[in-house]
Amino acid sequence: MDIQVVDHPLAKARLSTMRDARTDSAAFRAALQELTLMLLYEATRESEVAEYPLHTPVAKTTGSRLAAPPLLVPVLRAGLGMADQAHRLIPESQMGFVGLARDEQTLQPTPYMESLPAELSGQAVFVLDPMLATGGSMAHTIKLLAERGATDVTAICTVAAPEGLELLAESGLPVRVITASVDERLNESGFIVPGLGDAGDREYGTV
Ligand SMILES: O=P(O)(O)OC[C@H]1O[C@H](OP(=O)(O)OP(=O)(O)O)[C@H](O)[C@@H]1O
Ligand SMILES: O=c1cc[nH]c(=O)[nH]1
Ligand SMILES: [Mg+2]
Repeated sequence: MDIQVVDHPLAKARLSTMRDARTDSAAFRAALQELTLMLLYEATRESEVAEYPLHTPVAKTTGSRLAAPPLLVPVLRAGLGMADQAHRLIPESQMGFVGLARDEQTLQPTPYMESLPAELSGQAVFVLDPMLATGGSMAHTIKLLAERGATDVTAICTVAAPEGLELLAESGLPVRVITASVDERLNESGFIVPGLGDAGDREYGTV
């Protein structure tokens, strides 16, 4: 499985803001948006482009745009904090949604929402979720996509745990991972260490 760690100094600075327990919700969401921009920038680096003729005020030249914009799929709640920024960068993309809440005892994802196109053959998909912990939520989401024919899925996460990366690698699911950090481990409660806490709670408050 292809794993790319975006460790640009500016990405590290935004991730540090998110990790800091003193960062309030508004500053956390702002740092997540800026980090999302950097992760998307790397995720699209090798994307195919289509060229088209255009006129500048001075001369004729060739323009370029993404040949096949990916479907964007934020995983609710925490992935919602990445959705608008990703959509600003790739405005021609469609967006689907998956809602999952991890059971605090079993650590299994409980699905509560799913809004995805029925047919995804030949369609690249970017899944947006700040946290890849056990990997259960991401694996569940990619299975939904693969059932619809997707074979080109990119998981875009701010922080990944080795345990979650291993689960995805062993699942055989069609996925590559773009993350700003591979952290040390999961603790006994399934939280990433050092991590940043519960991303959804830090963005939107505790429910
Ligand atoms: O890799 P996993 O062990 O499955 O954990 C990761 C999931 O946990 C968090 O969501 P959570 O269930 O806390 O829901 P929330 O976004 O509504 O807070 C996070 O946003 C991921 O979706
Ligand atoms: O550390 C973690 C693990 C799962 N979900 C989070 O939001 N944070
Ligand atoms: Mg949460």
